[in-house]
Amino acid sequence: MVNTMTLTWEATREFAVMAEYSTYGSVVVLQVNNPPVNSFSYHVRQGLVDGLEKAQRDPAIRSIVIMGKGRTFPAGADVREFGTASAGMMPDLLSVLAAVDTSPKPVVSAIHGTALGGGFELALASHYRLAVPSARVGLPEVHLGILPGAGGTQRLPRVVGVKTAIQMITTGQHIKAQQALSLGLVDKIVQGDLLKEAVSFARSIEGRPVEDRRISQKTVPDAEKVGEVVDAARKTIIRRARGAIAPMTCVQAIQASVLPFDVGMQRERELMAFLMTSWQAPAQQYAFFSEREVRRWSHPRDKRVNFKTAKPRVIKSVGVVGAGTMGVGITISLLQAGLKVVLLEVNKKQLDRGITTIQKTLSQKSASQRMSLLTTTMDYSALSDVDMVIEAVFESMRLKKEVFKKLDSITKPQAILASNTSGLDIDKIAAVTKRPDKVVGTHFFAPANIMRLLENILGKHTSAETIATAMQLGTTIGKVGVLVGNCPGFVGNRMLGPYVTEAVFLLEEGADPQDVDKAIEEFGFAMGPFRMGDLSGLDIGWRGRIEKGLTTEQGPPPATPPLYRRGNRYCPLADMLCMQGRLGQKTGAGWYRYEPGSRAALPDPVVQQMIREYRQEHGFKKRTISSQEIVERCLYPLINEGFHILDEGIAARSMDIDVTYLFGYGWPRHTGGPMYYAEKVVGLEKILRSLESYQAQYPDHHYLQPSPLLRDMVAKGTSLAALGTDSKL
Ligand SMILES: CCCCCCCCCCCCC[C@H](O)CC(=O)SCCNC(=O)CCNC(=O)[C@H](O)C(C)(C)COP(=O)(O)OP(=O)(O)OC[C@H]1O[C@@H](n2cnc3c(N)ncnc32)[C@H](O)[C@@H]1OP(=O)(O)O
Ligand SMILES: NC(=O)c1ccc[n+]([C@@H]2O[C@H](COP(=O)([O-])OP(=O)(O)OC[C@H]3O[C@@H](n4cnc5c(N)ncnc54)[C@H](O)[C@@H]3O)[C@@H](O)[C@H]2O)c1
Repeated sequence: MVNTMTLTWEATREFAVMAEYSTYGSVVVLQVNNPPVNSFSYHVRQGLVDGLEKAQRDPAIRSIVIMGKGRTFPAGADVREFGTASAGMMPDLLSVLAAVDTSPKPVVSAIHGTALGGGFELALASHYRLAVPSARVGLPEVHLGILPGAGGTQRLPRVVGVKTAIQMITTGQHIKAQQALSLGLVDKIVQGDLLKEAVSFARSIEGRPVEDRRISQKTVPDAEKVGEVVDAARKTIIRRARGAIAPMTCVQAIQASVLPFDVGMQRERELMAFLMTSWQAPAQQYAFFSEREVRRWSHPRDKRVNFKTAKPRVIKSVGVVGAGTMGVGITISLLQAGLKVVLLEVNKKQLDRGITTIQKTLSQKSASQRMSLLTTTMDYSALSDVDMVIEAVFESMRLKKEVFKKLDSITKPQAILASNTSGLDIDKIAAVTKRPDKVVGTHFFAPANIMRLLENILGKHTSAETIATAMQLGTTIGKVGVLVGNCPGFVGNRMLGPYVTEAVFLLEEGADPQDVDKAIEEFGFAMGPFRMGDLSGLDIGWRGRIEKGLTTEQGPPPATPPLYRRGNRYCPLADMLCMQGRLGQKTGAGWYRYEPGSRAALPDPVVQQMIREYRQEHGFKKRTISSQEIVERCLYPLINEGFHILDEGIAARSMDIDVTYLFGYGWPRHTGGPMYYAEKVVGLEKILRSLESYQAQYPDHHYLQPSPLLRDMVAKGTSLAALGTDSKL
């Protein structure tokens, strides 16, 4: 029985409060107190070492418990400290953990919340580990471009074996307490009050020798298979990493766990130093903090549009209009978050198909409970009582206006009306309603129940309350919401325009679709532009070009030069595919061909022949184009468009653009996002000079004209951080 009256507080130094020392008879409890996630900043490390030393000195103390105060056990090193003077200040995390491991008095880690990274490494250095049922543990350092550098790569395989350690560390997965128990990573799951349970447990093991509890002194169970296991893992990991160096470096460190502990630790340290000093680690850490920073949104259009002051409306029920690809995905997201949904569709077959997909997708366990939140209808009056509507009908301004007029007359006056348009003018849509302040763009990405990005578009009249509601909805359904302004294509699709256009021009000059895709995939994208086009459906872009009058279903508009539209260079190859009914995967053929039932993109001689004939007809001479040129010509114009977007105040900060691309377009995380990559990896001056050089070669590719903002920044040597509030990073 724990006697709470025996608790004593001894703040021996100013910073000791970050690792509070209290005694319960013979047990010392060290509670890390560094909100919000109890990360190991310098004062925590010092507090722990002081506490451990004090506990060793006191003969009345026979065991030690380490735990976290507030919401969690330490969630790792303080990433904001990396690269600063305090990161290097002794004691470092390694010495804290060495003091734990070698403690002659047993040390028990009592875990609640998330024991991650250095936090879990601390637990592994302890002699015993307890966890509450809801706790999770893991080594997610790989997502920050580093490795578990406080012994994680050496201790974890000594418990679970090299194979499982590789799996856990290279994916960074968090595992639940029950699984951790079955893997031998925790000794006991405790119910009830963790502090009391931990103190009782610590008392129960007092006097037992700690030597055989030290993971550092154990050997790796599958040591003899290490070569085989690493070889088998290598291929998958390299393919999955797509250019990120951390995953394979983690494997190298884990491989060293079959060596004596000190030798393995030395290897871990060297490899950690390699990663810490690489360009990828800061890029991934920037991505981590940016994902969180975009929650603190504001927009230059109006100072009331600010997360600090704008209050969201409460949304309990949502109408979704259109049960196509997007409407169904959005519905699934909303249901999974426990919101009531009224799904409306005008086509009965489509509605039935949508219901089947929703049923199949919702997890077995909760399907019936989630499905009970769904009402489906073909009658607009069923939307009369919802708090918000998300429209996802075909991408046609005429149709969207018609739908919004109807919604305005049917829904309650305070309901928010959102459009999932990919790039149409939100102000024009809002103008047909009597509530333009309640009209907003909520641009989801396909598949909408999987993709994390929600690009929220602020129209000219959208109120701060409406935008706050859209941002809040994003959080409720687990999305990363980014606030942007209204312009054709918004941020994401607008930047994609020059990228895709330039990719097609590369075909004219000699590349095949697979050459372009390969170069872009080697850069780190999951898919190059042509495979992506086939997946999304080539008709989406084609319909858009038809709507803009750039082409027709029969070919170029009458009296139009074949390779120009409105004075700009134009390549009709994509239109030609669509005219042949090659709309991508869904028709079995697009830029590639697909075997029935397969998604594997196979180079298609028919397309190669079509491109050859096209080159001949228009006098293009085929040349070999390097991967470097492909990457520069596709990505630099995309980045350039990002500078225009910043210049026009469409995005408030460069990080909003980066997060859009990381979460919506598969931009490789280890490069930080397009704007970060431009500034910190390539350098703005080099981007500018390359654009100038390509522009001189292709004067009629108008988007190669460098943005005035980019020119100005290079001339003045200013940084992207100085443009917005990125300075916190
Ligand atoms: C020159 C080279 C020499 C090299 C020599 C080598 C020597 C080695 C010595 C160093 C050893 C260190 C080794 C260690 O292995 C490294 C690490 O531990 S890295 C950190 C690992 N941990 C993580 O990655 C966890 C990251 N956090 C999360 O996943 C989540 O935050 C959470 C803990 C699951 C909580 O999620 P939520 O509840 O959703 O909360 P938020 O995510 O919104 O976070 C709240 C708030 O906290 C901030 N934060 C979270 N984690 C950290 C962190 N580790 N450090 C700093 N700050 C953190 C987060 O940013 C939020 O704040 P906000 O951004 O909103 O202000
Ligand atoms: N598919 C994507 O990858 C993607 C990604 C982001 C945004 N978007 C946007 O989302 C919207 C929907 O795209 P989608 O791919 O889901 O289209 P889709 O063709 O799959 O579905 C559209 C649905 O709307 C229905 N519909 C048409 N008129 C209607 C009306 N008056 N009332 C109710 N329903 C009606 C159609 O029957 C169809 O089922 C478009 O604006 C599109 O630009 C699409």
